Order: sequence, then C-alpha cells, then structure tokens
Amino acid sequence: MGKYILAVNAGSSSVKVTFYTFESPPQAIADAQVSGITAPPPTLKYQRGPVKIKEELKEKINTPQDAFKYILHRCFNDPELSEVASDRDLAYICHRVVHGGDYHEAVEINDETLHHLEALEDLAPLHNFSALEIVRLCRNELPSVTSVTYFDSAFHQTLPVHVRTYPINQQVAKANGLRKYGFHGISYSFILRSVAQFLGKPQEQTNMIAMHIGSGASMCAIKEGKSIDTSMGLTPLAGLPGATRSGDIDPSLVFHYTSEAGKLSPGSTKEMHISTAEEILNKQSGWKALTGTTDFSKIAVEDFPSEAHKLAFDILVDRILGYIGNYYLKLGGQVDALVFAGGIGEKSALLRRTLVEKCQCLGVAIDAKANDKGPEDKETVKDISQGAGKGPRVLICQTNEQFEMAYHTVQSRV
Ligand SMILES: Nc1ncnc2c1ncn2[C@@H]1O[C@H](COP(=O)(O)OP(=O)(O)O)[C@@H](O)[C@H]1O
Ligand SMILES: CC(=O)OP(=O)(O)O
Ligand SMILES: [Mg+2]
Repeated sequence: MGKYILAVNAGSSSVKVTFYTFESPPQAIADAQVSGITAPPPTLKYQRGPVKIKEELKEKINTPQDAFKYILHRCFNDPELSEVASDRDLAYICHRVVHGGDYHEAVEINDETLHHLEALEDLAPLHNFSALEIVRLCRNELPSVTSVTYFDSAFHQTLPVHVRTYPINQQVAKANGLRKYGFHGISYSFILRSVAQFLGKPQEQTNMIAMHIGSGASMCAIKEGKSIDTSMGLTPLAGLPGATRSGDIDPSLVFHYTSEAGKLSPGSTKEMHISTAEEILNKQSGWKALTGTTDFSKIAVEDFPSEAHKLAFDILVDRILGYIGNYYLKLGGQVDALVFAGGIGEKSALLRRTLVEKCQCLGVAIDAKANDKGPEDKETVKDISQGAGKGPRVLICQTNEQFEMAYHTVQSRV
C-alpha cells in the first residue's frame, strides 16, 4: 500500500485535488485545480511546495472527469513530485460527494456501496454525477487504491425532525426521500473543529452561525457542536443565491417561467435526467443571470460597475442577513461566533463589513484593518472582531474540504 492520500473535490465547473502524507495531521505535498470547465479555456493552478503555477490549458477538457484525468497524469509525471508517480504510491483516494442521502458517515467504496450511491444519483443528478464518474474512473484505472466517499450531507444528520421535514404528504416524502438534507457539511466539520480549537472550547460546547459563501453558498446554525439548521435543502438549490443558482424562490415560479420549464432539459443525457427548470434555476440564475459574471470579485467592489452588480450584492446581503436573524433566535442568542468561510466569505472584506454593520444590534463589530487585511496564507482562523464586545466574535475561517477528508481518513485508520 502506498503512503499518500489523494483528496478529490469535484464540482460542476472545477476539480480540486490535493495529495497528502498519511500522518496526523496530514501534510499537503501538492495541490492542483482545474477551473473553467464550463467556461473555456480551462485553467490550471498547481502548487507544489513553494512553486506556484497558473496556466491556460490547450487540452480539450469538457468534463470534471477529463479534468481529473489531466491532473492525475500531470502529477504522476511531474519529476519534481516523485513521491507520487503511480497508483502504487497511494493508500486512499477520498472523494467529496455532495449528496449522501441517509449516510451518517464516510463509506469505503465496494460494489455494494457504489450501487447504493448510484441509486442516489436520481435525487441529485446535477451534484453527484461528476463525483461518481470520478469514483468509477478510479475503480477502473487505479483498482489497487481504496476509494472513500465523504458526504456534504452527513454533518446535518442531526437536524431536528421538525427542521428537516417539509410539510407535504408524508408518505410521498418518505417514499421519495424528500426532506432537508443540507450540504457543505465537510466544510462545516472543518470550520467547527478549527473554530472550537481557536476559541479553546470543546466542540460539544461551541455554538456558531457559520457561513460557507462560495459559488455555492449556504449557512449553518451549530449548537453544542451539532447542526440544528442549514439553508440548503433537498438539493443545494435551496437557501442563498449563488454564482448560477437562484436560491429560494416561490416554487410556483417554475410553472410561470416558460411552458418549456417542466420538460426534460435538452442538456439531459441518458444518465442525467434533469428538467429545464432545474437546469435554469441551478445553472442559469444567481449573479450570472443578474450581472453576466460568476466571479463575485467583480461584483463586490466599492464602486459597483453597474446597478445590476449592486443589486446582486444587495440580494446576497439581504438573504444572508435573514438567516443570521433566524439562526440567532434558534440559538437563543448564545452564539460564540459568526464565521465567514468559502471563497467569498474568506476574501470579500466588503461583504463582511456590510453584513456586520447590519448586525450591530447583536453586539458585533469588526476591526476595519483586520477585516481589510484578511487572513495570512497559513492562518486557519482569524479574529476580526473589534474590542471585547458582549456579542459574538467575528471570525474568518479558511476552510479546506480536501484536508477535512484526508484528516478523517487518517484518524479513522490509525
Ligand atoms: N476578493 C474576492 N472578493 C469577492 N469574491 C471573491 C474574491 N476572490 C474570489 N472570490 C470568489 O469566490 C468564489 C469561489 O469560491 P469557492 O468557495 O472557491 O467556490 P466553489 O468551491 O463553490 O467553486 C468565486 O465566485 C470567486 O469570484
Ligand atoms: C453543495 C455545493 O453547493 O457545493 P459547491 O459550493 O462546491 O458548488
Ligand atoms: Mg466549494
């Protein structure tokens, strides 16, 4: 068995891969990301030790599987990364799978578990398909390496029944698995451990409102180390708007959108049966629909380039604020911290400042300089609160889903 762990985070538009040593805690030896799969040209970001490479790729990369194959080939053949030259150097491959249905924890892939996960694809075709394609590819091309899948939904198995139940016919709900699952749980698990450690509290005594704001955005109310509510639902479409997702809308909107909306999407394939409405609300909405860009750094700027950019920003702020109020009450005001994470939460000082100003009545305030500066590269948690107010601390947490999977892989096997 090899000595290294490969952690894979496959999204619809990017694939992030990190190689780790098998030790506690795991150390990253190389990190590669291909993005722009749906908006060519694809770009590669590759980091190995102090070396950082960014380049546009000429290869045809149309799917996350193509991107994964490209990264694997490139890393295995990099003479400067001789530690991992073939499958013989790998002990485990960890895969982030967004929808894990009723799974409470990670599973090792074998014929039976893969079959279970394939059955779930119907519930989340847009989100699980790419990850499972990569799992299948690893089984075929790297058969000696054990694959382990980690689920975004597992962290939220603690949701109280009245939170996870939709008020619809319960027989239909049970038969079809229609309930709130919640996502970004691998990230929330990383955030909980890191913030509890930072605050010097046991996880079971830590309460927070955590925000994972990236291309996909969600929030989570964590009480005594457990998820008690989260903004995504049956699928990652619910809750906050994202780069291409609408977030919450009145479900009736679908029936009024166009007469085509309910039909099978032209983009649906034999494996992926998705309706036009799902495609529109997941892939053609959010700030892309409002502004034309999926890059929030072009939206969250002091002088908004247009009214549409300002509107996209204001909508996100409004929806986040709504959940902060909601979760503050659900946590009975016992909140240790408001935690900003995800690409946008970690990088947009403007979003943090705007939100915290609107939360003054909760006793929160930020230090403008610390907020503008943001965290250093290796600073997992940064406190940007001002003074020792009575309210919750305001923290930035540089979350890392690949690390979280590698960490648990080592913990559960030593
Ligand atoms: N300085 C910044 N200000 C605002 N948004 C930023 C900044 N830097 C990056 N982002 C945004 O972060 C988002 C990506 O976040 P990330 O969590 O990596 O997303 P995902 O994992 O869902 O692909 C992009 O929309 C990107 O534009
Ligand atoms: C669950 C989800 O929305 O994932 P991502 O943010 O990676 O798109
Ligand atoms: Mg993400």
